[in-house]
Amino acid sequence: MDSQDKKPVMPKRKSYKRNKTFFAALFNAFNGIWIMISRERNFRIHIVIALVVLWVGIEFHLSRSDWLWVTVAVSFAIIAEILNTIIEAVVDLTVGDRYDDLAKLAKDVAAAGVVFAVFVEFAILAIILQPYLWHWLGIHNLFTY
Ligand SMILES: Nc1ncnc2c1ncn2[C@@H]1O[C@H](COP(=O)(O)OP(=O)(O)OP(=O)(O)O)[C@@H](O)[C@H]1O
Repeated sequence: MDSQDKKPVMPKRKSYKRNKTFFAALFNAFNGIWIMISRERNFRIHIVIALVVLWVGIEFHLSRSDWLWVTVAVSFAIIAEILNTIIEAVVDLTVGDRYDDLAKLAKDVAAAGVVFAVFVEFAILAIILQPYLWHWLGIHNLFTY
């Protein structure tokens, strides 16, 4: 047996280069968005909700300040989903397949954050959109603009 045979067989590891330019960092950030779209079903649901809200907002001719609230509401849920994915990845990186109470806590609390964010999103959307909805339906609304 020569010395070559004694070397442990290591799996070939991928390497990465640090971002050297602003555009390299931006490219990787867009790659992050693509990862969310291609891998995370729940993220795609948030994007569909955002597109529906965009369409409804255009149809209802929302005022500028209402667009602001709608944008905050939708972004809030999307950012919560991104943070949830980051936490899941970090937990999996740390514990792998092993059961761990803290891993469960981190993942469940991160998921609770998303549920809370979606609740806030829908509450804001309901508050902002309801007068437009009554107007669109031709119903005299109980609330004012
Ligand atoms: N290492 C672990 N130890 C203990 N419990 C875990 C562990 N990993 C996951 N869990 C539990 O299993 C659930 C599902 O975990 P999983 O990693 O599949 O999340 P997920 O379903 O991908 O989340 P999401 O639907 O937000 O993408 C978690 O919410 C958590 O309660």
